[in-house]
Amino acid sequence: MFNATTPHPARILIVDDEPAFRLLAERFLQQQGYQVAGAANLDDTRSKLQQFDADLILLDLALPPAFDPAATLAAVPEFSSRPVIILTGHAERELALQAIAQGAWDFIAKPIDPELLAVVVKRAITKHQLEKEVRQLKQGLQQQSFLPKLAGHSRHMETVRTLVQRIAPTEVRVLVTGPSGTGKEVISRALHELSPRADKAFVSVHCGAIPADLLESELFGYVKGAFTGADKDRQGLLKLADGGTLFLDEIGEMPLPMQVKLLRVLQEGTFYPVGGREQQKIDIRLVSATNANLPDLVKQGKFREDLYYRIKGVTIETVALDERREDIPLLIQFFLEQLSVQYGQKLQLESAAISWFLQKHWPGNVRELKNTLESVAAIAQQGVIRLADIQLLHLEHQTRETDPELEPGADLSSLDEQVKALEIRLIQQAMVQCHGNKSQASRALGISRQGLLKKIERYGLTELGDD
Ligand SMILES: Nc1ncnc2c1ncn2[C@@H]1O[C@H](COP(=O)(O)OP(=O)(O)OP(=O)(O)O)[C@@H](O)[C@H]1O
Repeated sequence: MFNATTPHPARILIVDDEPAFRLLAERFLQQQGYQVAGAANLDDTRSKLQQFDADLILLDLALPPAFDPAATLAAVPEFSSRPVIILTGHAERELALQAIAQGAWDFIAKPIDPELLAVVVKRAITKHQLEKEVRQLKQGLQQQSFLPKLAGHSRHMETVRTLVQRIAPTEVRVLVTGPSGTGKEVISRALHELSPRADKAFVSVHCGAIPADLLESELFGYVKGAFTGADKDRQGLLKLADGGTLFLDEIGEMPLPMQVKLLRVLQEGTFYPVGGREQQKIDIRLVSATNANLPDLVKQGKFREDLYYRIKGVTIETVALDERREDIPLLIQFFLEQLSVQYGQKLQLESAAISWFLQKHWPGNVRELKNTLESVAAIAQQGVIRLADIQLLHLEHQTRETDPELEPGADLSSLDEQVKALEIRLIQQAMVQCHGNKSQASRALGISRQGLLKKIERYGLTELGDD
């Protein structure tokens, strides 16, 4: 039987010890357009399935040598990656129902009504094929939906995307290196999202942000009484990542004693919670990132060489944005689209503002570009970001005559702080003018009410306003 979802006739395996029944059923199903094979017992079924990848199995419960329906029943889950239809004698109705509980698709009582058989088989095969198609489409969609989150069309970004696509489905450990703000975490998430572990956790640990003496209990968890304050057992981040991906960000900052313990986990796949005696087993895929030069740290004795080789697996290197400036227009477009969704209004850059973005150097890389765009978008009016908006942010805080930050190559590292201070002041002014009415203030500022609430929260201005 051909249909839209299969390039070949669907395959059916008939498992029954009676050659005459097999022959009759085989002929009938062949007439219906199926490709059919037969097997006389369970062992025969297993070996047939090696060459004949059936889309459906018709399975009699009483099979030699034991003719024990319970034994056949126990084998149902083994075959149920495709629909299994139980062929049952009258006395085996209970067992057939149990088979369905075990994953069989349906049952048909013998003697078999050919018309009923044709209907049941067709329904089962169609559903199976649709499920298969949905799975494939989902996988394809995941690839399509995650990779665009890595914006950029430079050769460098193309290489990164290709590597991510190739490595993601494997279990290989990955080390992502490169300057701060170049997308190491985005790449690591893409590796997880495109892997078979995507429906499990992605646990991100910033090794430098957790104090050394807490890192062990954070990672491994602890048992009640392990130390003062440990009043109950607590799972660590490793356990949370079980079955999924553990992302160790800034791994170069991991203290040496912790490095030894991590090495053991990677070698043995087991660990002990702090204060615990019971060994825990875990299955994690490790992705690490660093902006440090790990081989240098190894030479300085600050990073263990054996651990370095364990985590290295495949290395993906990111480069500074200034070395792939052709990505800037696409990144601007990408972030503008995100901001337009956030503000519920289409945002645009006037051409002078675009030139400013294109000419500026970005020592803080993609993160700095994104933050700068977010800041100027916040003060733009009528959905257009103008050079004047960018200058406004500057002039407010510039005491110098000329504005060096508007020149290419100038250092803009303090722009964020300046933008923040200006935003706070503008919000405060608007709130005073609008007598604390947030809806009016958001209109006066030209942003959505939701956008204003987020800013008020982010800047800790919650004492402002009353509605
Ligand atoms: N290619 C990219 N496409 C879209 N967004 C990106 C890209 N690269 C970076 N970003 C964005 O820039 C910001 C910084 O990225 P990310 O946190 O991944 O950088 P990082 O290299 O891990 O930085 P750090 O070393 O400081 O942790 C994030 O908001 C991220 O979404």
